[in-house]
Amino acid sequence: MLIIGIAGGTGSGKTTVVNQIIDELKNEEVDVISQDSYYMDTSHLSFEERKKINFDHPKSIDFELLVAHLKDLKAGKNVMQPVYSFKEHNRTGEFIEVHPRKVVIVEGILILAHADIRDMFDIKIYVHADSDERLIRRLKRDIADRGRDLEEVLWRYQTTLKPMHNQFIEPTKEFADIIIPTNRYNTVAVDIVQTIIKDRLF
Ligand SMILES: Nc1ncnc2c1ncn2[C@@H]1O[C@H](COP(=O)(O)OP(=O)(O)O)[C@@H](O)[C@H]1O
Ligand SMILES: Nc1ccn([C@@H]2O[C@H](COP(=O)(O)O)[C@@H](O)[C@H]2O)c(=O)n1
Repeated sequence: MLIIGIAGGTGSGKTTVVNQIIDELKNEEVDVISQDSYYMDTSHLSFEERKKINFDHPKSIDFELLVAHLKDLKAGKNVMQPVYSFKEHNRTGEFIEVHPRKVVIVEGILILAHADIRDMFDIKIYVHADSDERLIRRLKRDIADRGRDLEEVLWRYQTTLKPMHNQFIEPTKEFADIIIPTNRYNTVAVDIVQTIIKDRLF
């Protein structure tokens, strides 16, 4: 099994890069695991309390469960991945069964910030876009897809997202084997990663 970690700030284009990379792989060859599925269960809090959570701090992620799931997949076992709702700021109570595959891609803002997870990756990638570009993308996406408005996105950006990015996310660039610039669509970098995967696998 080849495990690839793809980190980078919110809106940098991690999900887009993952989709481009797996485009030429067959479904049965690849698992994509998003760190977003491992936000802590916050069912004990009211919706108003959940809205105030700092979702860009490493403490908001259930890394213990993510490590356990990666170890299980590596050992050939299926795992039950929680489903997360950005609209509810909580897990939905549903699960998706994930089966071990030849390639496992783990993507998320903080996945290179956790030493145990970092050590499990065969290839570490950091996706980089400038902060103004990321904010514009985040605004558009969160309003269109995640039930947010302009005020919410800007409030979160100023209070938690930007300081946490500078403290916990951007510094993990130094752990990356490959840095992909994504201010524009970067097909050359995606081709290179696809070639590395095919080289290692087939
Ligand atoms: N290179 C790019 N150029 C322009 N827009 C992009 C690019 N990469 C991603 N986007 C757009 O930006 C938004 C956020 O991208 P996404 O891949 O979801 O980022 P992330 O997973 O890092 O938060 C999406 O609407 C996506 O279509
Ligand atoms: N309830 C939540 C949980 C997380 N976020 C934000 O999601 C971002 C990470 O996801 P990406 O797909 O953009 O990498 C992170 O910056 C959190 O602020 C949220 O808004 N609400």
